Amino acid sequence: MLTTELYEQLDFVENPLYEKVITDLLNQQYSVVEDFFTPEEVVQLRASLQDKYEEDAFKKAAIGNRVNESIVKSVRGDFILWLNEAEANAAETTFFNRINDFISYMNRTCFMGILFKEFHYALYPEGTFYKRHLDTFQNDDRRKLSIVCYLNEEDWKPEYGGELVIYTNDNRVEEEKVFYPLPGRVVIFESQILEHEVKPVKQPRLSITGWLKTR
Ligand SMILES: O=C(O)CCC(=O)C(=O)O
Ligand SMILES: [Fe+2]
Repeated sequence: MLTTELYEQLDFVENPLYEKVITDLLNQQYSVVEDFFTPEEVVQLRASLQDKYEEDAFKKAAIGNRVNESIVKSVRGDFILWLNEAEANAAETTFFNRINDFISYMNRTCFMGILFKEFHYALYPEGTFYKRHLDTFQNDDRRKLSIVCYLNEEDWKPEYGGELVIYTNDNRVEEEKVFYPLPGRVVIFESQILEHEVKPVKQPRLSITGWLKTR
């Protein structure tokens, strides 16, 4: 087959984890991966987030982009800090290496046309949440895939709350898919299609959230 020969010429190596993501995205518009980052990588990224939070670098998250900077506490209560790849520390470099590998795989196999990316740390203090929303409401229709990477401790319990709820639509029947923010878990979904929310948390909730963008 022609495509097989082309892949061989390009030294293409099939990645089972990324293939699962592609299959899931095609079938259900989202994918949940438990081992996108190793436990050691999660520990390093959590430490990096916590260092920067203690340095007070985080800002209250705003709804919308620079055109619309209103802070609406009734919609979301998290604190965020954008990652800068050019100034990445060791943990963040490992993070971006994995993400860049994933992007080039998606572009090669699915012709996704991902050209840009943006990622921020997020910390939800006790009592905060993020109401149901679509990520492309934020004046950014270039967002194609949303990626959420959880950095909590191993022992996150259901009573801590903070579930991600994804609202799917099968033959006009809405369903709620519920995912706890367990360490190493990564949730990837179609930014333009799936509404979702973060339920109120009873413990600080740590993550990196980002978007892969076209054009
Ligand atoms: O942290 C999550 O589970 C989702 C966060 C989210 O929806 C967002 O930042 O847009
Ligand atoms: Fe979102």
